[in-house]
Amino acid sequence: MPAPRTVLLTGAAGGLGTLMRDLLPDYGYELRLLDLRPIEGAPDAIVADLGDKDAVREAVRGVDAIIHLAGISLEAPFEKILKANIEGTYHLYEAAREEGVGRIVFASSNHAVGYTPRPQGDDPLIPIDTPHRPDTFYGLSKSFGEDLAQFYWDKHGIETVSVRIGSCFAEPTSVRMLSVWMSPADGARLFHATLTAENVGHTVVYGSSANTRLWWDLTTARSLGYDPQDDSEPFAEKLIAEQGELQDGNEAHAYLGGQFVTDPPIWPY
Ligand SMILES: NC(=O)c1ccc[n+]([C@@H]2O[C@H](COP(=O)([O-])OP(=O)(O)OC[C@H]3O[C@@H](n4cnc5c(N)ncnc54)[C@H](O)[C@@H]3O)[C@@H](O)[C@H]2O)c1
Ligand SMILES: O=C(O)[C@H]1O[C@@H](O)[C@H](O)[C@@H](O)[C@@H]1O
Repeated sequence: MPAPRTVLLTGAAGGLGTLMRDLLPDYGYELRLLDLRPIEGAPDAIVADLGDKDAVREAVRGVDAIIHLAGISLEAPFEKILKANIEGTYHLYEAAREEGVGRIVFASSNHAVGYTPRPQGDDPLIPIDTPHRPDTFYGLSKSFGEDLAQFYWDKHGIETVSVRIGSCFAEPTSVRMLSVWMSPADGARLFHATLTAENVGHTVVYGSSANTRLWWDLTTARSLGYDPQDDSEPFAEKLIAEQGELQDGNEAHAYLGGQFVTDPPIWPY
């Protein structure tokens, strides 16, 4: 596959989309933007709902690859998740099949495996082939998305890298995030690797920086050429002083998914 140049970025108005709109052009990509919401300063951005099959098909026409970030990114009633994340992702893959787009990067989430107990002490890192253990309907939709990606590879030869993103924000803001944080610069490095690696078929990777307190195995991500440069450790002392260490016996501290297991943040609309 020749290196992609034109990339459709869905969910471009969101937090991660905004970070990647800034960082990915430096890797030489020309981004076509799509979101439900208009984007200030980007009059050419496509304003469309993933539920609109025709609009999605038109949006993918002519691009070399897709980074699929759009959807509900928190917990919500099943019916809403079904429309935005499950049907929406299906529409995107169908559009890619119809328009001959050969590579998709799917923003999966740690919440697809959120009920996995966090490693402690000398426990091994969580492997990439750990079973799906979604912690929410949201996480369930990410498990579905990974299976959809596998199906479109096996059935239709569309390649996907599913990235189980930890927490990609400017800085980690919780003790849990010290283990799962991905700096925006490492996020861009990882997306670049997922777009340019050869013969990925359907590959699942974790998405985080090279954190000292890492919970999962980045070997597969590294095998695609990802070379993370950041570590959350410089933030550790302050966050632990403010919030304390993760506690045994506290359910919200027991699993990879953290608070999503006990008291998930709810999608606002
Ligand atoms: N930010 C993270 O740390 C993180 C971690 C794990 C996974 N993810 C995944 O990465 C993606 C981006 O995350 P984010 O933090 O930027 O979320 P976000 O909520 O800030 O952005 C999501 C964007 O998708 C758009 N959207 C929602 N429903 C849509 C629809 N039906 N049609 C078109 N657009 C729609 C929203 O308008 C929003 O701009 C999400 O899929 C999320 O699940 C993010
Ligand atoms: O686990 C996390 O920290 C993150 O997981 C992602 O899936 C969610 O979209 C994001 O809102 C969370 O902050």
